[in-house]
Amino acid sequence: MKTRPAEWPKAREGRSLNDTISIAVLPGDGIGPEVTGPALKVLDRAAGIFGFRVSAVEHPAGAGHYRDHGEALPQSTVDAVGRADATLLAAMGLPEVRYADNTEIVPQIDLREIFGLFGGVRPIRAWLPDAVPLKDPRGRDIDFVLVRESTEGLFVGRGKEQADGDRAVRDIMEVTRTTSEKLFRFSFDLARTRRKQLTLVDKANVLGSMAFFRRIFDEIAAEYPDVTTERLYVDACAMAMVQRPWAFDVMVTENMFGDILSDLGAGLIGGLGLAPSGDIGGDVAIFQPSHGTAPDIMGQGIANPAAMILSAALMLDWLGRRREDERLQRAASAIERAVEAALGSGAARTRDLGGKATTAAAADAVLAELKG
Ligand SMILES: NC(=O)c1ccc[n+]([C@@H]2O[C@H](COP(=O)([O-])OP(=O)(O)OC[C@H]3O[C@@H](n4cnc5c(N)ncnc54)[C@H](O)[C@@H]3O)[C@@H](O)[C@H]2O)c1
Ligand SMILES: CC(C)[C@H](C(=O)O)[C@@H](O)C(=O)O
Repeated sequence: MKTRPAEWPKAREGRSLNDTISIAVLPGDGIGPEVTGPALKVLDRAAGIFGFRVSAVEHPAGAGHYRDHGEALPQSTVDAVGRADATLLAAMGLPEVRYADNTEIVPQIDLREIFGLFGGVRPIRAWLPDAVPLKDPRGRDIDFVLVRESTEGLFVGRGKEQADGDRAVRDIMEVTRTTSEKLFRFSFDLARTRRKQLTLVDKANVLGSMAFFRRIFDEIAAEYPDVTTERLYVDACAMAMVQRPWAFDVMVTENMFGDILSDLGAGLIGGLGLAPSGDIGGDVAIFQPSHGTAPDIMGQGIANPAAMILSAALMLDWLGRRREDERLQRAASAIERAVEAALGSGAARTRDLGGKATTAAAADAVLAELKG
């Protein structure tokens, strides 16, 4: 049985092979830049060990850039993301920087929409078993991947709200056949590389868009008779995630449900500091921790860099599969093992995990464990 946090279905088309991977780096706001440095150091070291090179170029975007320059996502950054082999993004947004309608600056959502990054892959795995808050010992075996549709659903109405004067505001929910078919095939393919179980999470008992979502899921399920399927309503799923999280393999859901449930998942394994993610489209993918800019701890040097480092590992794994380059996949596995070992020894336990390690010390501990 595969125990890796995520296995990507093989790309149908890959970019050209060479020894250098070009990545666009978007450090963003708050603790974003604080966890970016460690992740780049680990990437660089892994590249040295496994015989490839990383060319990383930083680009601006985020709430700070909006506050200082009047734009959240410069076109030059969008172009760089489009050109790069992959993008590593830390976190964006600052609660005090807002648009006139009081919403926040969220260029990460713009990027998902611009590049059609429909597959939000959020692996939830007990990297540090002691950090699992459940008393049931099976919590130590938690290892599932939540696939969050990331371009439509309840987020589609962003900026298109219908206001009825000052009495009400209506948001829109949209589920399209094209995106849902891609999303489900992606999720079934992912399940096939793991334990062959896929859970659909929806609200098909109440919302027409969700009933449509389920109908498309059922159609695609017929193409994958070897994958066991389960259908859960989102409320029941929230309970099941606490009662039997070890039983999940891959789950797939709508954008907003995935946003919420992936944080629940992170809570199950010790917090957002241990939760990496990848937003996958056709040819473009952006990897970023599931956490935000953590304004409550920014500037103190105590942020947990593990989620960002593990996101870099997911990026290498994705690139390795696309390019059919085992060096990148081996580097990804080595980074994951190093994070696990550094957490296990206590040397990478930052404050969120009950330890005392600083961001720099945690990163050094991971580097010390990184081996070929
Ligand atoms: N993907 C993203 O860029 C992203 C995700 C979530 C939130 N945000 C933005 O971040 C800002 C803060 O949002 P929030 O407070 O709801 O969520 P958050 O994830 O920033 O923080 C939630 C809690 O988790 C802790 N935490 C998060 N990451 C951590 C890490 N690496 N190490 C240690 N502790 C960590 C924080 O200290 C905080 O207590 C907002 O502007 C929000 O819009 C951005
Ligand atoms: C900050 C916000 C825009 C973002 C999202 O909703 O995607 C975050 O919650 C996440 O989970 O990545």
